Amino acid sequence: MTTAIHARNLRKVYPGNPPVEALAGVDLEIGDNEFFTLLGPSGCGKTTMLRLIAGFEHPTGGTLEMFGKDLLDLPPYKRPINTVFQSYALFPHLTVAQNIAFGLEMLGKPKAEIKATVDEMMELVQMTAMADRQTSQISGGQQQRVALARALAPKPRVLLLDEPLSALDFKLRKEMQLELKRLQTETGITFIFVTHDQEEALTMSDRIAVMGGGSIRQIGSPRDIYDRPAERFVADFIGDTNFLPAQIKSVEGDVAQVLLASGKTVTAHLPEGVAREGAVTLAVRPEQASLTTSETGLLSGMIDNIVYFGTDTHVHMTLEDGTTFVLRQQNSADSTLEYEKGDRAAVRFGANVAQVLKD
Ligand SMILES: Nc1ncnc2c1ncn2[C@@H]1O[C@H](COP(=O)(O)OP(=O)(O)OP(=O)(O)O)[C@@H](O)[C@H]1O
Repeated sequence: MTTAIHARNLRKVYPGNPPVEALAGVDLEIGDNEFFTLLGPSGCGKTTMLRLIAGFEHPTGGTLEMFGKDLLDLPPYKRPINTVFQSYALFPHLTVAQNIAFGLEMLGKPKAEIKATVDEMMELVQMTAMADRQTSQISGGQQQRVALARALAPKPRVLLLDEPLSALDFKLRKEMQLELKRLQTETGITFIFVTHDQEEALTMSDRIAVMGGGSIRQIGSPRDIYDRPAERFVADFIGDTNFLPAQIKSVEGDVAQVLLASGKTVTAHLPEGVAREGAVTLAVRPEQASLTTSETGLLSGMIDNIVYFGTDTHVHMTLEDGTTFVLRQQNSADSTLEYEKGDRAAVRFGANVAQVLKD
C-alpha cells in the first residue's frame, strides 16, 4: 500500500481557558486509493484532523506527510487536496457548468482544457443534462453532485469530505452513499470522509478509524470494527450491543473459554491487549443471538417486550442476573416467533461470536 497521508503523534490544542486538546497525539496512515472514514461522536476531533490535512489549521505538535513529503510547510492552496463541505457553498447565480469550471479558472487552466474537464466531470456525476441550469434551480441531491464534481475537477490526489451527506434526506443519502463509493472507485482518488453516522461509515469505507476524545480508538475494515470491536467505546458507538459480565477460565491464542453468570461456558474471541484472566465484559450483537429453551440456552430470563420492525423483530429480555439483553430476528415468510411477552426463555449464541472487550 502506498501511503497517501501519514500522521505521527499529531496534536492540536486550541488556546482558551482552559485550552482544548482536540487531538491528543494521533498516529494514522491512510493508503493511496483508499476510501477512509473518520468516525466518532461530536467533538472527538474529526473535523480538526481534516482541517490539519487541508492546512486550514496548524498542529501544536507531531508530523504530517503526504506521499512521503512534509505537508506542514505547504500553504493550503499548494496542497493537492480539495474539500467538500456539509454546506455545498455553490454560487447560486452560476450554472452547473460554471460552478464546476470556477476552480479551474482560478488555477489559470487553458479554456479548452477547462471545457474538456467540466464535460468529463458532469458525465461522472451524471449532470450533463443540467449543464446550463443555475444551481439555485436544482435539487439538494443535484447540488451535492455539482459540489463533488467541482471538488474533483482539479484532480486532487486527496479529497476531504466533511459530513457531505448530512443535509440530504434519508433516501437521497442512501443513494449518494453508493454514488460516492462509485466516484471514489472510478477516479482512484483517496477519499477521507468524516461522519458521525455509523451506517454511512460501514457501507462506504475501505477502512474506518473510530475516534473518541481526541484519539483513535480502533482502525479496521467495516467488518473488523463491527464484528471485532476492541473496546467498549467502539462496541457501544457502532451498532447495538449487549454487554455481559463474564470470567475468563482459560486462553489459547485469541480464543478464550469464558464463564457466564449462569455458570455455563462459551468460547469467545479475545483481541490483543485485553486482560487474559479475571472479570471481563463480553459483547454480543443482537442479530447474533437466538431464543431457545432454558435447557439448551446459555442464559435464561424473561421476555419483557417484543417489537415488530417490519424487516425484523426485536426481543427485549431481562436475564436472571438482572442484565438486559436484546435479540434481533429477521422476519421472513417462513419464520414466526414462538414466544410471547412474559414467557421464560433463554439466549443462545455460537462459539466465537462473543467478543471480550477492553473496558
Ligand atoms: N477553533 C476552535 N477553538 C477552540 N476549540 C475548538 C475549535 N475548533 C474545535 N474546537 C474544540 O475541539 C474539539 C474537537 O472539535 P472538532 O470540530 O474537531 O470535533 P468533531 O469530531 O469534528 O465534532 P462534530 O462532529 O461536532 O463536528 C471540540 O471540543 C471543539 O469544541
